[in-house]
Amino acid sequence: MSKSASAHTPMMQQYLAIKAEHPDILLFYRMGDFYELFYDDAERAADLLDISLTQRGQSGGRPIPMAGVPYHAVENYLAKLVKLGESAAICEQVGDPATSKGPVDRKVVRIITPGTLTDEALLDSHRENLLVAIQPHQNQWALAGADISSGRFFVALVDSEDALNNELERLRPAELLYPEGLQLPHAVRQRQGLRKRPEWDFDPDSAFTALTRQFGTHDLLGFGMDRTDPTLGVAGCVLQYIKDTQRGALPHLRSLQHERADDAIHLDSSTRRNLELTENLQGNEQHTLASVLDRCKTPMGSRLLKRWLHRPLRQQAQLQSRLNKVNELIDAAAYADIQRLLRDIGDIERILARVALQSARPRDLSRLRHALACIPTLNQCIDRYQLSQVAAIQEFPELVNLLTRAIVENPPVLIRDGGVIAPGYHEELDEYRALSAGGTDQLDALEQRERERTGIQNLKIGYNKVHGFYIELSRLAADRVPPEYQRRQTLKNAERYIIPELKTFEEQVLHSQGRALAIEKQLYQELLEHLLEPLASLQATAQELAALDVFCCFAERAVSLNYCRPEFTGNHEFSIRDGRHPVVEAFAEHPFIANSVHFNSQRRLHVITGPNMGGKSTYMRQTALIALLAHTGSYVPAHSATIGPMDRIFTRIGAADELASGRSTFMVEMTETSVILHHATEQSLVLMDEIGRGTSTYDGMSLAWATAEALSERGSMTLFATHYFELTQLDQLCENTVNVHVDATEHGDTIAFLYHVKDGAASKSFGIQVARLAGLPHRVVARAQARLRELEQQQDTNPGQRTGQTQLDLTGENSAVVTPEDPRIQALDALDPDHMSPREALEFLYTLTQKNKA
Ligand SMILES: Nc1ncnc2c1ncn2[C@@H]1O[C@H](COP(=O)(O)OP(=O)(O)OP(=O)(O)O)[C@@H](O)[C@H]1O
Repeated sequence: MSKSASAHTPMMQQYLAIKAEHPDILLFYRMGDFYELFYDDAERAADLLDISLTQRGQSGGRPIPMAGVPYHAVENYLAKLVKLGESAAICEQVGDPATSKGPVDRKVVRIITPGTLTDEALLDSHRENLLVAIQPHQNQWALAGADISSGRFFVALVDSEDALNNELERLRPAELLYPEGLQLPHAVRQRQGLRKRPEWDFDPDSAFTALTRQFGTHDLLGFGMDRTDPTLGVAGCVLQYIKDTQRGALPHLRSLQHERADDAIHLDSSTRRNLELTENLQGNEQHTLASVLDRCKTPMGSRLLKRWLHRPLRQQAQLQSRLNKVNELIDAAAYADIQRLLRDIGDIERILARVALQSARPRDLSRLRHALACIPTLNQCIDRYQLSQVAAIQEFPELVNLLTRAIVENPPVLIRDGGVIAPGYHEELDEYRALSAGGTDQLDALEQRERERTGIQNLKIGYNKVHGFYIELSRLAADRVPPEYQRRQTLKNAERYIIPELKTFEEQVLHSQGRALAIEKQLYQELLEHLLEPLASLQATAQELAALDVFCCFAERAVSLNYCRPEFTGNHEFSIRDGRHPVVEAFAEHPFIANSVHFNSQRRLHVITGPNMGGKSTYMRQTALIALLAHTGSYVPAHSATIGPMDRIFTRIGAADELASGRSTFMVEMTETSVILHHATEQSLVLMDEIGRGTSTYDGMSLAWATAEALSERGSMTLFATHYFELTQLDQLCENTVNVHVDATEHGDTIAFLYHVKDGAASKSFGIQVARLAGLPHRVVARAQARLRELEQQQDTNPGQRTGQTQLDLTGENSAVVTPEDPRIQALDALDPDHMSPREALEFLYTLTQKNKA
């Protein structure tokens, strides 16, 4: 768009001037019943929204690419754009077309960006919508986040790029701001909603001034920040961005929370993904922990629950306090009644944010009224059950009274056409309404009078926008028309007239309607402003209600799903008796087999063996999920659970290639293992599922061995599932290591899984049986079985010679090498190459011989 402005039509000049203020985002320019986009914006919008790209005449000597959407459907298109991480500026006609010379005055009235949404239609009610800013600080990263749809505003400082990624994975920001000169780390660059901001938006001094002004404080010490706090710049940037997009005061952002990493159990991003807390590995919400747990009755409760799941707390006192509440709600059997009442509360957290931004709609106010009106009944309920852990909720009788008097029972969606303010609330409004409504009686009387006067029975009074009120007569009656009737319009069978009295009447009605609407709008605005006063206590009440919702949900789930209250202890132990996997249990077709786990000083590393599909992963995941649930304040799926201090949960489970980052499965696995070995402490829970699979058997086994040994030395609470049977020797060498196995039995040629975890190593691997279940071609299964027998025999008849090759003695000096002459390699020729690569087949056979030998 490098044309000189003067070469354009006046309208395009106006467009280009407005566009210049919003170069990076799509500009929706209102023209009649459409929002139009031009030039590059048109091309992008056509792509993103799947709308047709057309042209609009010429300007500056060139055709103008154009794409548009009807104004009444714009919200749907905006929703689609924000989902794609795009932003848009909405430019409306603000001038009066009747008095404008040249194009009507237009102005950007709203800027919509993914991270600053408040509009109900654009938000997912069950998810937080976060705007986050990041900036490196020495070796660390400063991070600030805000959800303007609730007023949450927080900062954090994290230690490394990995920790930053973990935080971003937890927060899932809808929009991510960063300084324009910054080269973003690779993983961050892959995220949606990235937006560069000028360096000066991160200036700590300006940030300090802006933040103290926002909070109305002298300094920021109350929020745990001094003038040198490294998170000042990011917090300032977030605040500035919100101001730029909202273009108004932000009274609901009234404090800043410093989220300290050590307050929460550390979950890295792969653990968060693997445990499928709120999203499963396929990227949707089915079969997740949240899907089993979330029975909240309000969207704000649901959002809080998910936040707790993603940030399990370490402080046992805080957890006990949450558990006490859940406990009491269960013991008093109070939760069901409270949940019934909570259902009526709705999402007042987001309504209050819209009140703060003065964009609340009439129905927001009627819903707020309804919610507040429910609180006394809720308190009576809390009282009736004599709950001591659950405090009464603040009541707002004056507000309920005011809103009841002010707003009609079922207000329309918008204030635009009036009908929102209740009768009896404002005298003058009532008078004007009576005048315009009284007009109808007057009109009927006039019609009747004229009929009688003229003797024309089909005379009637009508109204249209162009001519206003008129008297309509059939053409047949034309000869009886009185002389003072002035003709206005001729139709096929009728004539329309006006008379001075009708004109006066019209003015009076229109005037009263106009006045009534103006008064209504003003009263509505005053009401919104009035609500700002108690905003802080209303917000606090919304938070209490959200938390109460979560506690009731925990109580209901505990009772319905037979969960138990976890015990916390200061000792280094972690014991679960008869634990279950909350999600597998909820969705399995057969009964779930409960299993126990005990970590104490003698049992730190558990080497888990047993057949594929036998339940190893389930056992490990359930251990992590029970630990995590306990640290949110929930009951847990077990007969009992005792939990000592825990700092981190690590999982190295399964792996997908990260082709985008150029890392193979094996590389991902090793990177994750390396992170674990660097950070795991004796308070960490570590789950390792079959590491070392992606390389040669010997490499893999050696790596698995060394990793297990290191974790045992570290004393981390480790569950280590492996198919390398050699690792079952570890219990002889490391005193805190034990073997456990998942049980299975043979049934002829096939296998029955028992899912019981028992002490000791598995006796058999059942690899061939599982392969048969998986539908491996019959010929290959038979061949594998034969080959297995041969290998076993060879080993039995000539143990000395073969030891060096087939048995890997990881404890001693004999390391094994597989040569091309190895008989097993030749045996592979007989295998079906379509179904197994030679390497896979080799490993398959090798694993079988090892396990069956044992
Ligand atoms: N304790 C249990 N009770 C009932 N069913 C279970 C239990 N544990 C596992 N299962 C069922 O068995 C299936 C396989 O379990 P899981 O994935 O844990 O096996 P695995 O031993 O890790 O297998 P692989 O080694 O092939 O990864 C689960 O999807 C579940 O349906």
